[in-house]
Amino acid sequence: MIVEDNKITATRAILPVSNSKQIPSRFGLRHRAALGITERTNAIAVIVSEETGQVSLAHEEELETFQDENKLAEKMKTLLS
Ligand SMILES: Nc1ncnc2c1ncn2[C@@H]1O[C@H](COP(=O)(O)OP(=O)(O)OP(=O)(O)O)[C@@H](O)[C@H]1O
Repeated sequence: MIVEDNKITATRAILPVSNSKQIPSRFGLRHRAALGITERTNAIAVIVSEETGQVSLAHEEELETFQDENKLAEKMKTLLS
């Protein structure tokens, strides 16, 4: 889902997949697609793993996993401000 200015502008989007060799092999295409869009645009991407339920945040070329939703919200606010 793509959100722009607090509005959902697309769902089921196919994102460009990152070719980065830095991504740990445990992460598959969902995470690579999230990183890919952040490499090409100023978007941040929130990824919820279907397999583990883990929530991660991709921004620029980084992927960070959060256990605490408040910390995730704080980080998103900082990145979007
Ligand atoms: N280019 C893409 N753009 C958007 N979503 C994609 C893309 N490629 C794959 N996906 C999504 O990722 C799913 C496959 O996830 P995969 O298991 O390979 O990734 P993962 O990073 O290991 O995530 P999970 O932890 O949820 O398994 C696809 O069913 C699809 O929903």
